[in-house]
Amino acid sequence: MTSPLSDRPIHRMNGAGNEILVLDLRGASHEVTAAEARAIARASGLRFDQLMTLHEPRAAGANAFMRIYNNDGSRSGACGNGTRCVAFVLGEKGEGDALLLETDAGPIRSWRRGETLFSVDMGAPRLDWRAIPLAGEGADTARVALAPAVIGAPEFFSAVNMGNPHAVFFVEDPAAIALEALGPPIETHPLFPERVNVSFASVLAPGEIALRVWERGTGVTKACGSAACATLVAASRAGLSGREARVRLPGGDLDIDWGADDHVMMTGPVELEFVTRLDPRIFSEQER
Ligand SMILES: N[C@@H](CCC[C@H](N)C(=O)O)C(=O)O
Repeated sequence: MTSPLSDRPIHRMNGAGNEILVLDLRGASHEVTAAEARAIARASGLRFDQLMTLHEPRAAGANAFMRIYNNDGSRSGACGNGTRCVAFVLGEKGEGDALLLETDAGPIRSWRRGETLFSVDMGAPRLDWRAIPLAGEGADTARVALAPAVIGAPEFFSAVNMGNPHAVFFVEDPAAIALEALGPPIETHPLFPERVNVSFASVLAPGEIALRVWERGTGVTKACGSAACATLVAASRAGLSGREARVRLPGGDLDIDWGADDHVMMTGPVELEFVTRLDPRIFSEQER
C-alpha cells in the first residue's frame, strides 16, 4: 500500500546546527506514526534530530499546528530550533514574517529578523516539580539532587520545563563532559517519568554561556534551542547570570532573553540544506 507520505516534499535544514526536517502535511489529514518517523530518520541523507510536521491549524489566525518527532520516533512538546526552521519554510511560502504556530504544549509566535535569522517566543518556563515532571515529590527545582547518583555526573542539577523537560548541570568545562556516557543514564533516570533533555553548561561571563546537550530521544546534538532557554533560566535562578545571554553551542550561537513578562525569547540562525521528496521505498520495510 502506498504511504500518504510518498513523494511529499521535505525540507532538510539546520537551526544553529540542530538537524531538522520540515514536512508540510496541511491538507493531507495524515499523522506521522513513530514507525514512519524512524523510517524517515534511517533514509539516506534524511537523518534528523527533529522532524517537524505541519498540520491544519486549530485556532483562527494560526498558521499551522506543529508536531515534533525525535530521532527515535518519540514526540516532544517543544523545539526552538525546529520552530525557527518552520518559520523559514512558511515565510518562503509567502505566509509572512510574523507567524502563530500551535504545538501540543501551546501556541508559539515567531518573527523573521533577517534573511536567515528568526526569533521564537518560547513562552514562560514552568518550574514546579510537577510540571517538569520530576518523580521527587516537592523538590526545589533550582537545586535537585541526582539520586541515585550517576557515576561521573555532578551531584545537583536545575530542572526547567520549556514545553519539554530539561535537567541543567553547571560544570567547569562542558567540552570535557563524556556526553555519550552520561546522557543515557540521566535521560532515563528514575527521577524523570517522561525522560529528560540533559544539558552541561558553564557561565563563561555574565551574558555568555557555553552549552552541550544530550537530547531526549535523539542523543548528542550540535544545538538545542529549548535547552539554551532552560539553561539561561537555570543560570539566572542560580545567580550565575542575568536574564539575557548568548548561549554558545557546538553548532552555533543562540541569543536568549528571559523577559519581564516571564517569556523566554530565542533568536538564532537557520540554514536550508536542500528540498527533496520522500521516496516511497523508505516506508516499504518499516517496522509495524
Ligand atoms: N532540539 C530541540 C528540542 C528537541 C526536543 C527534545 N529532544 C525533547 O524530546 O524534548 C530544540 O531546539 O528545542
